[in-house]
Amino acid sequence: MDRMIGVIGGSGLYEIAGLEDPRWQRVETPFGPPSDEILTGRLEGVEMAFLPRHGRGHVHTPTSVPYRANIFALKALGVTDVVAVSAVGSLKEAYAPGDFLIVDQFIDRTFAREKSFFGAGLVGHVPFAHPVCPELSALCAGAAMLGGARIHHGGTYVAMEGPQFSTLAESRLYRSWGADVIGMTAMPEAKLAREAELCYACVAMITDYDCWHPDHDAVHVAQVMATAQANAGRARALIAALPGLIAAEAKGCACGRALDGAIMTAPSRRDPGMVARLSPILGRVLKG
Ligand SMILES: CSC[C@H]1O[C@H](OP(=O)(O)O)[C@H](O)[C@@H]1O
Ligand SMILES: Nc1ncnc2[nH]cnc12
Repeated sequence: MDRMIGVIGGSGLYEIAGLEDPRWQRVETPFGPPSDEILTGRLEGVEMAFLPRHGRGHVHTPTSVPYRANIFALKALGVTDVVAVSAVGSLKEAYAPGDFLIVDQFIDRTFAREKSFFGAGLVGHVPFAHPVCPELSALCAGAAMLGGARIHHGGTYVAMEGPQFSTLAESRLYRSWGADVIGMTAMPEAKLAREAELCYACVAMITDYDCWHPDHDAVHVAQVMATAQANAGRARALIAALPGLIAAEAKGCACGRALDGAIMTAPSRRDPGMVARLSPILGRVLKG
């Protein structure tokens, strides 16, 4: 199966260069437009799609990002593998600003977002114990190393609603839970990617020590953006290294079968409108 890499760029990463046949494409979805047009093209013979999560010029808050439209649009374009790049605060001394962390778990503290493609009329439950694709995450770690980043393998990302940063009490609470990094956007993105049977990996670019660290000032946007911009070159190098690594890999993960047995609603009771709307992403299991 041919793979297509979709990169979701976070704060500080609003475009990528070097694609062959680059084209910003407008994509419509049943959930409205994605955060922005999507840049498509090829890199070393591998089809690529790039979507700036907050839109070019950073117009979406973490709450207003149209997560369902974004994942729907990437799937509709043929994306098989989503690499999400996110700026995060560190909750551990050892994870310093400038480091990259390949996330493997999440704690979802968001509360004001649509988190599922399912709903009344079409109910489904996908497995999410292991929320990222282990193979794509390993490829990202390899690509990050080639890109010259200092990386950490595996860690828990707390997703907060924002847009305000955490209080000191919250930051301490998340540390007491053993969480590693904090951000505002990986949820519900990773949940929706799983429902759409996409491989998903989260590359967290550490930009600050949030507000718990006694020797560092509390996080501020200027600090996040300065570190994100200083790291953008490494993020771009990671993206550039992905096609070469992915082309050599056969897929062995279960992400593409996440919907097997997941749909609860009897065929006769399914809302035909929802079935029609969702068939571009759920079609594999809705047929027949
Ligand atoms: C610019 S500071 C807070 C902002 O940065 C992160 O965005 P992203 O995950 O898209 O890189 C964080 O989640 C907040 O949205
Ligand atoms: N400290 C922090 N908290 C939440 N989101 C962030 N993104 C970057 N740094 C962050």
